[in-house]
Amino acid sequence: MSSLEEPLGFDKLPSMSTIDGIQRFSAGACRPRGEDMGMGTCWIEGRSCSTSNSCDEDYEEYTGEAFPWRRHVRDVSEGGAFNRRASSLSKNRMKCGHVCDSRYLPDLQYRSKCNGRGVRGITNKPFLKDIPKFVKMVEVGPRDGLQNEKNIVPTSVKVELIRRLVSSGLTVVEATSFVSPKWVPQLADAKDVMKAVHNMEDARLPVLTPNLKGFEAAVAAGAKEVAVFASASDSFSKSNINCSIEESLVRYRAVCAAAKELSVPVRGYVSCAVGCPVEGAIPPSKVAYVAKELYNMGCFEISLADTIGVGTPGNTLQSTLSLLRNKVCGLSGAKKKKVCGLSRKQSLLAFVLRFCFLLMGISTVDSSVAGLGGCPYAKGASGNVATEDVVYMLNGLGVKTNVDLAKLKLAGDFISDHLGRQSGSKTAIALGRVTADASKI
Ligand SMILES: CC(C)(COP(=O)([O-])OP(=O)([O-])OC[C@H]1O[C@@H](n2cnc3c(N)ncnc32)[C@H](O)[C@@H]1OP(=O)([O-])[O-])[C@@H](O)C(=O)NCCC(=O)NCCSC(=O)C[C@@](C)(O)CC(=O)[O-]
Repeated sequence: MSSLEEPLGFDKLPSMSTIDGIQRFSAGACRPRGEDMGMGTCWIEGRSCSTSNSCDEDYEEYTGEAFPWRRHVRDVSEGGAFNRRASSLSKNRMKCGHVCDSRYLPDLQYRSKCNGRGVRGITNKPFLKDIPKFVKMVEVGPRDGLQNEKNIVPTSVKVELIRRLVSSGLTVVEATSFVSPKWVPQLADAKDVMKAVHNMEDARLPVLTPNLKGFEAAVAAGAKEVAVFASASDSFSKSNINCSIEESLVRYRAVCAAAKELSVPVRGYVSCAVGCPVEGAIPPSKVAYVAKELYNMGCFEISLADTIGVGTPGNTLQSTLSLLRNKVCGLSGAKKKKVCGLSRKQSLLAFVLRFCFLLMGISTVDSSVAGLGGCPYAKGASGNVATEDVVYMLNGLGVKTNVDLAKLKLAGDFISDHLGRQSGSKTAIALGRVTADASKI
């Protein structure tokens, strides 16, 4: 049995109560209108929720949200038990007091004045009362979803996909990558894609940048947010970006420094956060090390990527808890790629994982429309959890995403039709067979 196959029971996990100094992270990029927009001092004022499945929250009721460059911990006095516990442990408590733009709400445990329309009251049950009331979805379809496609997708199709995803209510849509076209030919049109979408309102459109060259090209093309992607496995780092983990961190420090100069927020990925196709199981301490480095260099949010889809609730929680134990404050987990396509078992496991994250209060989820995806440099990375499936699950729990499932499904159908294959979303397939209004199921 390989190290990846060894079962890890919950008994082996450290209990939350034994973890000292948990600081609930507040990784969002809320900036104030009219204030200094330099890194570290700015907040964004919000807008009211206006998507078609809009809720009636009064955004003025949201409690604080930290800006990446100033690690304030929001005042969570109105939050659930987890928040209260975290709040008592946190060092830099500060009330935000600003109205936050929902596009910048990554991990929001907020006091909502939802009228409960469409919410089944499920989250009031004792077991579930601490799960977030709102989850920020990070859509990676146009980038991660398409990067592995062999046939070049026309720029106009990519742009239309992004437009449809944004109009479904998704407020963070990873648009493309400014990487070497020799390494990822599918995204060689990054500049053209960005030029077409960079002024799209209502959404943040981050792009991947592996080095300063990519960062400069991204900014020149109009990108307002970027992401750097390190790995917890040296082998994967070498095959993906042709350098060791340490070398990649040097590059990313340079990217973060340049981004700071221009007030461009940087998101950080940790690939192989559970396992690597070459190295097998990755020690959680290594994941925490890389995450902390990314956080310390200025990444406002850390996404733990289970690149090849070997996460179980046990090993994934162990990695996550290791971050908390190591006081990595920015943590946005929950990306789960499936190892072997779309089998029901894998789908179920992905949901269990997401559910565990929710229970920990983690409320940013990466996913890919129609389940598109795969990394050209990770053998076995054969797809992502479909955004439609995650939204459907969250709807069922009464957790808001502000995403219109029907419009999202149409976006998934659009790209699946173009690629000439069935959607990888079980929900989309099932909803395609019912005649009822999908958003009301
Ligand atoms: C990092 C490099 C560039 C190093 O690639 P390299 O070959 O080591 O780079 P180099 O510095 O030796 O330069 C070689 C050539 O690339 C050019 N170059 C150098 N940088 C750039 C750039 N930014 N944009 C465009 N061109 C670039 C550079 O100018 C030069 O051009 P030449 O002189 O030969 O004509 C390469 O390995 C690369 O592009 N890798 C990207 C691989 C990739 O995109 N993988 C998929 C995304 S990661 C992922 O999916 C995982 C994630 C994020 O989803 C999380 C998860 O699920 O795990």
